[in-house]
Amino acid sequence: MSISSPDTCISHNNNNLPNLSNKSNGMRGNKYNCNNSGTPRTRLERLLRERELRKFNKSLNDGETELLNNDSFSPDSFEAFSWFNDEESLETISANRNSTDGCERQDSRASRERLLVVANRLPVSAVRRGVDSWHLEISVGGLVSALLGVKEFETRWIGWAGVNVPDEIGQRALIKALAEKRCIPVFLDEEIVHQYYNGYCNNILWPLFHYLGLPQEDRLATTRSFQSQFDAYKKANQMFAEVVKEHYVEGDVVWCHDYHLMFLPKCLKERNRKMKVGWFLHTPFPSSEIHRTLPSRLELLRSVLAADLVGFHTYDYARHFVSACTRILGLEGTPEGVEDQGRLTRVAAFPIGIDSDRFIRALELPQVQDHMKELKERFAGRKVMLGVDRLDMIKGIPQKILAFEKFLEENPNWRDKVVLLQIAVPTRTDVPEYQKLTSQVHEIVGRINGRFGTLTAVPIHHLDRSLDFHALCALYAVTDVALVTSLRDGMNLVSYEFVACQASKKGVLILSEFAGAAQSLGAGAILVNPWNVTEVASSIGYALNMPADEREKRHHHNFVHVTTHTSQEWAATFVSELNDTIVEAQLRTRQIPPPLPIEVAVDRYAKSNNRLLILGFNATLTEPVDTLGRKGSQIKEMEPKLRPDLQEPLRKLCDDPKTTIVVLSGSDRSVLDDNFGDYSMWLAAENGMFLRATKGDWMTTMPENLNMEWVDSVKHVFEYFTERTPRSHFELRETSLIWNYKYADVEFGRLQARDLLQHLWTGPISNASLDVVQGSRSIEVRSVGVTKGAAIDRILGEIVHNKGMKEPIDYVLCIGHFLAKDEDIYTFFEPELPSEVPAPVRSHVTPPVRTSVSKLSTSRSLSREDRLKKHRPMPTIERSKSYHVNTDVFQSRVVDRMSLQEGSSVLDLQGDNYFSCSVARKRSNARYLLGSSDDAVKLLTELTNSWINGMNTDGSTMEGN
Ligand SMILES: O=P(O)(O)OC[C@H]1O[C@H](O[C@H]2O[C@H](CO)[C@@H](O)[C@H](O)[C@H]2O)[C@H](O)[C@@H](O)[C@@H]1O
Ligand SMILES: O=c1ccn([C@@H]2O[C@H](COP(=O)(O)OP(=O)(O)O)[C@@H](O)[C@H]2O)c(=O)[nH]1
Repeated sequence: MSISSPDTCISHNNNNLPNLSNKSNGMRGNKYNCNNSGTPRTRLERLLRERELRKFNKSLNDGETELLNNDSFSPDSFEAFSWFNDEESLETISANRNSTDGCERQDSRASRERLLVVANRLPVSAVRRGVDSWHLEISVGGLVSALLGVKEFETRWIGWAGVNVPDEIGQRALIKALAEKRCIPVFLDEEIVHQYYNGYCNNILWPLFHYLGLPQEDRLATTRSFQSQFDAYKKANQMFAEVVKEHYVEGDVVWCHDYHLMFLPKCLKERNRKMKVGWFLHTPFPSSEIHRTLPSRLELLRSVLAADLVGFHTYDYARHFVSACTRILGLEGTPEGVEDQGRLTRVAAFPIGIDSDRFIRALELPQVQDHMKELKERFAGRKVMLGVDRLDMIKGIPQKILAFEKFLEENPNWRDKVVLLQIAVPTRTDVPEYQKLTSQVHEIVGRINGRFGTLTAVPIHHLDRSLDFHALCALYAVTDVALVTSLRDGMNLVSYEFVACQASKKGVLILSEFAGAAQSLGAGAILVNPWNVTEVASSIGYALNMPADEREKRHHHNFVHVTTHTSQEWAATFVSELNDTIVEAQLRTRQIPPPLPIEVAVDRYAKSNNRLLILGFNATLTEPVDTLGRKGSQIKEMEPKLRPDLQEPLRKLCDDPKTTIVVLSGSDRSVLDDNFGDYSMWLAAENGMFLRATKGDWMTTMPENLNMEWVDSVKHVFEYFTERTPRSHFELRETSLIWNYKYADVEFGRLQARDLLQHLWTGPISNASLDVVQGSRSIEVRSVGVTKGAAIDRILGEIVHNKGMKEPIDYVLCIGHFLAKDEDIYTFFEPELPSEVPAPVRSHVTPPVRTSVSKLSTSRSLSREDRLKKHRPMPTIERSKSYHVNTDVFQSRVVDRMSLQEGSSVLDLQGDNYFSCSVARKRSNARYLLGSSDDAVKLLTELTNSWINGMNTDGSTMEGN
């Protein structure tokens, strides 16, 4: 048994690898990751090599970067930002270089790759101090902290400065102030911010992506309707795209961030297809069942898919995204990502990290040491528990406090020995849900402090404010137990920062299993379900009482992770994979046939005298099928039907005496009869095993000894899988069986198909002489050797004889959405090249040049003996209709098909008069591609028009063929 897969192997052209920096030259072909030739061939080889080069360059650059960081330090402009103190400056994340965006200075890092980071929020928020004067404050949030750690690239940051600037003077002054920090503002007015940021982003997407569901649509308030908010969202994304366009320099990597900018990849690619675009989501991506509740679910997914690379914090989120694309968009999910018409969007997990060195170094600073001393004195004799969160419902702050209350309730001996410090940074304060949360938390804290507090001490210190970097580091360092109880959290960097600051104390981390960080710090932390208040309360007890050696082991595990999986590594890996994705895409594109030059095909058609059109049926002459199967209950109605808009052109074309049309399909005879019975053409059913001129009877060419004993066993297997796979069905044809799961749940269908194949491969029929042909959503079993390419030989012989052809066929157009196995029909008409001549390289610019075919090679046709086989009765699998079958005629005519009566050749495809064309299958051996059956309609209509116009001018008559 042979199994053929629809996938085509991709060959790699090593000349197209990205240029590596000079430093890399000495490292080609090293022992770690290259093949013998020293040039990486596979994606993994390339990525491993890139990683090695990064490490190598980093070691060379480290000394230099230190110097540059100090050199670029500009404390004056950031005196108010504790995060940008003597060693922390935005300058350190971006190189200085003259460029189009007004960022001046040049240094030795100018050759670094330019990275445009596009995020809703800039790392600084602007506060207006006068008509043309601005004060910049560092923005709070994990996205900003992580990206501030990215130093490897020459970075520009494009985003919203968190403020409405309606006047030009203010805008100009802000642009200037931000340019010093390598930041470029996007100006959003109040109304847009309200609808886009407060509305669509934070009231709809944010809760939905964190499994909190969609809010009720308020019909009375237009500002709270999905549609108006989504419109504003799209508009805001367009505005970001405009700014990117303005600052983009060819070769830049554009990295879009987060749920605010899901529409951006599409906007960017529409403006410039060549732009390298990555998109990273900082929140969870929910199960497809959650995403499908979103009214704009399709548009958002499609827009994100326009990116070259899509990244998530965890494999789970990536899996959910791929699953949403397969289930909601009906696209193909592969281990690499999501495939749509041969174009791949790579999807992968890139867990973010922090700049751990920055925290470790900060602990040595005198001001941090002072802070730590103060805190230790303040809380002497008490264990310190810490929570640091934006005041957001996803952070589970009420749940955390209630668990702490339960702990105090159950452990009276701890009441005066432990304190919970909760830093709750105000965030998104214009959104009503956040306002409600603030009051709720205040109320709970007040109640608990009232219950367990004394005149001198309270158990909970709750701060509605942010801390500066040094205060935060000091707090992390003196903490005994950190408590992270997010109900859902993309990653949660607070947990990483805590670990980085605990080298000496080795405190315990209690971490929600619903934070992305649980996947990386799970082994060292105590994982909890934040909804289970009892579990969290007992974990607090366990953590406070944990023996030193266990704390040490747990801490060590986490510390190693946090210090190796840094934000620098995260960004470098993402950008490196993005670059590689582009290389991979170029290699793929080279495999895709160029679009059919319809004008040329029509022109050649008009100029030839004896034309042959071979047309596939399904997905070529039929309407595209709704692959999602939402109309699955009407499967019967979805049996293939000729497109209504093709009926007229096809009928006219059939009347052209110089044209022979053959519909060659896998479908059975009844389907072709129903659709084409009253056209004047040839029908070849079941991949050419049956043939009929519509004026005559069906003939068969099935070999006499065709073994069909396997049919019952395969039918039995197909029945079994059909019963167990809702909305799948199978078709019993006379020479093959097809199990089709295109209307079934995609993932389940694929799993079932895998099982089915496994069974066919290894089960009782594994030794039968069968071909198992995999379609994208089907499995077909046929006798060995049954293909369209094998059949065309006999079909052609019969037609030539039947029509008494005197002139050779001088034009062939063969179009279809054929399975890989049947693509041998395309090669059938190709001239045979001398073996020493390399295969022609596919080009997108010039149509392929072909030699004229003077004679069909016998090597591609059946042997004389085969063709002379005696006729035999039709095998019966199951006959729903009885046909008159004249096998004798079909078989014997094949003999003469090699030459015309006068002895000249059947085919004379002078010049490029052969057009093989795949419809909507980009991985194809055809010479050309038509995007969809719509294009097939266009082509056939133009051929018809060309004939009718030609006929009118030369006055020829219309005769049937
Ligand atoms: O910009 P804001 O609306 O004030 O919100 C702050 C940020 O919150 C979210 O952060 C997420 O990113 C972190 C880093 O990847 C991750 O650890 C955390 O779990 C996420 O919640 C949001 O995604 C950012 O865009 C905001 O800037
Ligand atoms: O007073 C504070 C409290 C927190 N953070 C920072 O805010 C970020 C929070 O990131 P996380 O990933 O934990 O959650 P997010 O707020 O992004 O959802 C961390 O880097 C904190 O250091 C801060 O800058 N000041």
